[in-house]
Amino acid sequence: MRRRSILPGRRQTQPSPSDDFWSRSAEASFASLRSEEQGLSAQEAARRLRDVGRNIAVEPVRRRILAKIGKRLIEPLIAILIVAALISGATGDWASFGIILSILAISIALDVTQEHRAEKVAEALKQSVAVRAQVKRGGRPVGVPVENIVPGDIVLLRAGDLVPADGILLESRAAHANEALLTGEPFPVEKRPGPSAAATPAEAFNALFGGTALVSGEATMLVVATGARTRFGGIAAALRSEEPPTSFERGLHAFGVLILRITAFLVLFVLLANLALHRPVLESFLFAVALAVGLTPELMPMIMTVTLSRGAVRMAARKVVVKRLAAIHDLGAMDVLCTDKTGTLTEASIDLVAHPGFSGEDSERVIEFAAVNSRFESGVKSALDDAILAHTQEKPLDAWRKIADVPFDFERRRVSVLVENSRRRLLIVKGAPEEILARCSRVDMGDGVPVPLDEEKSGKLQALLAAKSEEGLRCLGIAWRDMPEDRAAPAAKDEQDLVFVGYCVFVDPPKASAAEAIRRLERAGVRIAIVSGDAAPVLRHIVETLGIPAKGMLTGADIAGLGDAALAARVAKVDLFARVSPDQKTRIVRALQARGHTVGFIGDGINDAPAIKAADAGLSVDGASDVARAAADLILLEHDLGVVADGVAEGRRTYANIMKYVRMGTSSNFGNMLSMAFASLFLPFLPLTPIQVLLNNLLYDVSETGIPFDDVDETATKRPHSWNMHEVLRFSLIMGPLSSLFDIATFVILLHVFGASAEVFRTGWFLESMATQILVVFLIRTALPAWISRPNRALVATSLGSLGLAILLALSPVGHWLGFFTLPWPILLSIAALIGGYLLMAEFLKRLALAPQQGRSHQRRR
Ligand SMILES: Nc1ncnc2c1ncn2[C@@H]1O[C@H](COP(=O)(O)OP(=O)(O)OP(=O)(O)O)[C@@H](O)[C@H]1O
Ligand SMILES: [Mg+2]
Repeated sequence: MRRRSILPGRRQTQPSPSDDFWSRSAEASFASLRSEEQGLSAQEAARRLRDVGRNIAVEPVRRRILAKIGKRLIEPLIAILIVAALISGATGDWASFGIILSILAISIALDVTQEHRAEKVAEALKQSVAVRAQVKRGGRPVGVPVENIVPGDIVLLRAGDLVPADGILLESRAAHANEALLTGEPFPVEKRPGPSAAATPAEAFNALFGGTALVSGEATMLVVATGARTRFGGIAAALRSEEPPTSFERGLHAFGVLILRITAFLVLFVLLANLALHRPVLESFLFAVALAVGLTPELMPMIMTVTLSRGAVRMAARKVVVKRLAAIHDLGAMDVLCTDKTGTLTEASIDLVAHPGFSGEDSERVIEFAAVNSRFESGVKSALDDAILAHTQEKPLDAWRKIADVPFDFERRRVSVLVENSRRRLLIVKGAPEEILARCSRVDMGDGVPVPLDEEKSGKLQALLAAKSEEGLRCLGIAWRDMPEDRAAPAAKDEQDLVFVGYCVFVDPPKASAAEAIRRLERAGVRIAIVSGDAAPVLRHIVETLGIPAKGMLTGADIAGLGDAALAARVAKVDLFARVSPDQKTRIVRALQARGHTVGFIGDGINDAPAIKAADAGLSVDGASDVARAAADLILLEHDLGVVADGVAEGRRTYANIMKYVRMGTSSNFGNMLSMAFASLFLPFLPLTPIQVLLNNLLYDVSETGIPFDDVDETATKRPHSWNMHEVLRFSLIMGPLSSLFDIATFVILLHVFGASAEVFRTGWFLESMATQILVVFLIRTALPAWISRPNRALVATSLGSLGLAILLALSPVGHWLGFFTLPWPILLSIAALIGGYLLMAEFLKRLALAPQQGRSHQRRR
């Protein structure tokens, strides 16, 4: 269970979160909230929204931009640099101070605007799949975004909806809520109106809390508190996109920390050494700090956001909307995808094809009882109910009156209605056929007179069921029992000693496109597991029809008998899971994760939500229940596995682009800064002035802004990726020294061949350093020969643009301001030769550095 602290600072028009609002009567609540049965008027709702704020606990992106700039300014390195520059200004060098400040301003602006833009794009996409709620405004139900709900609103909720705020129940039709978020209790609790004397929210049967979910029945709720004033951070808590960091994020972070440590050590060493050599104190200090700025991977968070949001835009174009940016990695890294059946593998156009009674012939009694059940059950009507109702006339149903029902839930897998006609009061039960049969002791042969269900009759009914299921037809069992005239409130325990009447048989044609999509996913290294609440034979039939090579089969009953460790051992060899409950779906996901897999789960029902949440990449579809969509990290705009396959490719592309940054950072950039640090020890002067170091860093950063747009080789997206520190280290240990080697060569040539002065040396070094670190991107962006894999135009533009600017700044008259000097031709040509030599070597060595490692690292992430 997650809790969040309550944010302070909202105007006090709402009760404090500790208020026991459920102890008041509905009238008292209406009065104190100045609302009425008709709901608020649209104007009043708008006014309250302005007063109270949005029904969400987090601030919109817009407000965060200043905070971001502030945060950058107080970063220790930047702060030290500014102070150091100020001191150097105070000692007379105000020009340096101005230039340093400008460079910092430009780089912070670049960073913040890029990140901000990226976040805005990502947020807009997320908004497009935001949850909406039915609210009564001016007496009429209207759909509004949940964040516009205000205290005093009346919200209409159905099974599958997320409770958008805290409130009291005005009406309930067998409403049951899942309050696991609040109580940790996984089973639905009943909700009914009426003041309650409960001491804690968990016991308040008449209250609904934001962030929980209605799992069956219907309810009308008067909103008492919204946004940060709700008990549990409300909707924000349920929709919260933060998740524990993925293995990739943690790996990247660990890598960043490693670089930071090296940097700290290096910078300290350089500073002390320079001081020991009696160099000017202030300049040495500035140089050391500028080096640190150049070395630290401070841009990594921004790069992640920008690349991921770029990925999110591309995915949206391919009908996948990303709610949690980091899930893009998870999708690319996913190596097992668990999928439900209806709608994903089938067309979800369910049709009733038969309604056999005991004889096997269609029976009017069966369809009538089934229809009475479907019509009067208070939960959301499932597609099965729709199919039944589509086959019935209204007339016979009019003879029945509903008294009560025991709504459907996925643990029981059945639903009962208590009804009566002019002659008798019946409990009519409909549900998974095995479960219904198991609860029957008698059978109705068609005349309404029950006879004992002996072994022979039971065997005949089982055989009928098996025959239908093996044809891939879904079945529901229908049964009934007489109830005493005075029984008005049936319960699940009444569902026994039933009279079996017959089956409803449905067809749901397999989706032709699913087979191809599954093959595509399997070619991409993603294993498919089918996890369904439906029966085993139906599942087996569908995989046979689609030609999916699925092995093994575990049913809910099997799983119930397995401990977590045993289940983890079994999931490796099984692709089909039938008749599983929502809780078992989650256990399957966890078992796969325990085996080291990165698991995706796609589903659309309330029963899929916990597993979607537990999966690394939780997928749902537009049009699924709110609860499923809220639990998901990614929403498919089209219910199709082909869309998932596209998403996987995009996820891997995004990962590949982020890895380009990592490689860039570890090859020339890091290498150059390193060589520079050591060079400073052997030179009679600093290899670059602090300003030049900062300028170098800024231009390098600009050159990299094209990477998120870059194209990725097909070979790089073939297999699921996973962060592998060894690969990164190997790359760094090959490419870093190579870059240093050429730096040293530059150093020696400039100093000993040309006997360069400080200014000439710095100009030459600056050019070599800029060109090598920028141009190498064209080599390391691909594992193929650089001339075969074409870079994207955006990357060409940013890279060549910043290199051009570097050359211009160094060699034009402006350069004098920055401490550069015009270079004679022989030096220019030698530098060009060095750059060429470096690139040539890098192209050859990258093959060694990038050689794929065997197998995937099977390390768990949590
Ligand atoms: N409206 C209903 N009335 C009675 N029983 C139902 C109803 N809906 C579902 N069931 C029973 O519950 C079982 C599980 O439901 P369902 O098949 O929707 O599960 P699921 O896991 O979502 O399956 P899928 O993988 O096909 O999406 C069904 O096979 C059926 O036996
Ligand atoms: Mg389903």
